[in-house]
Amino acid sequence: MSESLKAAVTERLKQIKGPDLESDIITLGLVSDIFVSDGRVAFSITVPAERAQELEPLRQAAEKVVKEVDGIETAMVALTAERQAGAGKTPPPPPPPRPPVSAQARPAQEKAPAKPGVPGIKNIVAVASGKGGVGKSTTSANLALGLAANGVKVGVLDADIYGPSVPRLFNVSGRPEALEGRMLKPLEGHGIKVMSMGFMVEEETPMIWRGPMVISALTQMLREVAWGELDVLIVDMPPGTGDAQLTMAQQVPLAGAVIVSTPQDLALIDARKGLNMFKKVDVPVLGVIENMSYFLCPDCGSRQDIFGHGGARAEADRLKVPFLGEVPLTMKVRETSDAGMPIVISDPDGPISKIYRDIAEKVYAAINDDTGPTARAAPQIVFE
Ligand SMILES: Nc1ncnc2c1ncn2[C@@H]1O[C@H](COP(=O)(O)OP(=O)(O)OP(=O)(O)O)[C@@H](O)[C@H]1O
Repeated sequence: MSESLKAAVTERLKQIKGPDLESDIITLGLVSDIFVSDGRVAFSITVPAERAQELEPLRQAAEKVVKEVDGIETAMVALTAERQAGAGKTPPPPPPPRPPVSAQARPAQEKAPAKPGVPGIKNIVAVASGKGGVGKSTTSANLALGLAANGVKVGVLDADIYGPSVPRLFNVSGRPEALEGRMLKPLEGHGIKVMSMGFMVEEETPMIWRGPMVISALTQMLREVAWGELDVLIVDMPPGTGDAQLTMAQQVPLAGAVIVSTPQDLALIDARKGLNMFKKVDVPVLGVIENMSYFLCPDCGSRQDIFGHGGARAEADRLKVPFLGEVPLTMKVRETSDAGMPIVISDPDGPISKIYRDIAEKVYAAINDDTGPTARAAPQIVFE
C-alpha cells in the first residue's frame, strides 16, 4: 500500500518544475527519499541555498499536489540547501577550541554587572532559533516541563511578540492579576508559572507597534512579576537574529542560551547566526538541540532519516558548542502541543519525554557548574 502511494506521490511531483523552470523536480533528482505511512508523507527538496526564500512557493506547491493524492492526508515537505560546489569539502576552519561551557559561563557572568539580576531567579536561559517554525516554543515548553520533572523550580517567559505560543502550550489565557504596587501575578499552567507577550499586548495591536513595545513589556515581565523563587526561568525568544533579538539578549541577564535547529542545512545556517548573536553579547551558548531530527513512524516505530539527520550535531561539534540532544519528528509531539498538553506531561514515561528530560538535565548541569566562584546549591534532581 505504502509503495503504491509512494509511486503515486512521485508521479504527482513530476508536475512540479524545478528552480530552472524547465525540468521537474523528480527528473532533476531534487527529491529525497519519500516516506509514506498511515496517510502521511514526508520528504525534502534540495534547492540552492541563496534561492531558498524565493523558492518557498515551490515547497508549498509540492505539498499541495501530494496532499491531493488519494490516501494522503498530511504532508511534511522541507527545503534543503544545496552546498556550493566544493563548499562541503572545504569547510571554513573551525574556531579555536573554547573552554567547556561551565568555564565559559564564568567570565561572562563576572564581567556583566551592567545587567542587574532578577531577585529570586537564579538563572535565566534563552531558547532561541535562527528562523521560525523549527519548534523553538515546543522545545521551550518541554524543556521547562523536563526541568520541573527533574525537581527544578522553573518558570517560562514567552518573549515571542510576533507569535506567542506559551498560552496555547500551557493551556492558559486571560490577564495576569495585579498585586500590590506594580507587581503582576504570573499565570500558572501545568504547575509552572508563565508570562507571555500574549497576555501583555492586545491581539489586535498592529505588528508595527509591537516592536517598540517589546523591550518595555519584556522588562516588565522580568522585573514586575511575582515569580517567587526560581532555579531557572526559560525565555522563549522570538525567532531570528535581527536587532530586536539582539537588544533582548542584551537586556536580559542571561546565564546562557540554547539554540534549536532542524537538521536541514538552511536551518543550520540560521542557527549559526544565532550562535554568533549570543557570542556578540557575551552570553554563553549552552548547546544546540536538533528538533525534527528524524521521522518516527507512528505505526512501526521505525526511524527514517529523511531530512539528513545529524546535521546539528556535526555543526555543534564543528563550532565547539555542546550538542544537547535530538528530538524526532512525530505527530504525537505536534498533537500534544496543539492540545495544550506537551508530551512531557501527557506521556511522561514515553521515550520522547525521556529525551526532553535528558536535555533538561544537560542544560541544568551546564548552568550549575559547582566549581567556580558563582557556585550555588543545586536543588535535588530526581532520577527515575
Ligand atoms: N518534534 C516535532 N515533531 C512534530 N511536530 C513538531 C515538532 N516540534 C515542533 N512541531 C510542530 O511544529 C510547529 C511549529 O512549532 P513551534 O511553534 O514550536 O515552532 P517555533 O519555532 O516556535 O515557531 P515560531 O517561531 O514560528 O513561533 C507546531 O505545530 C509544532 O507542534
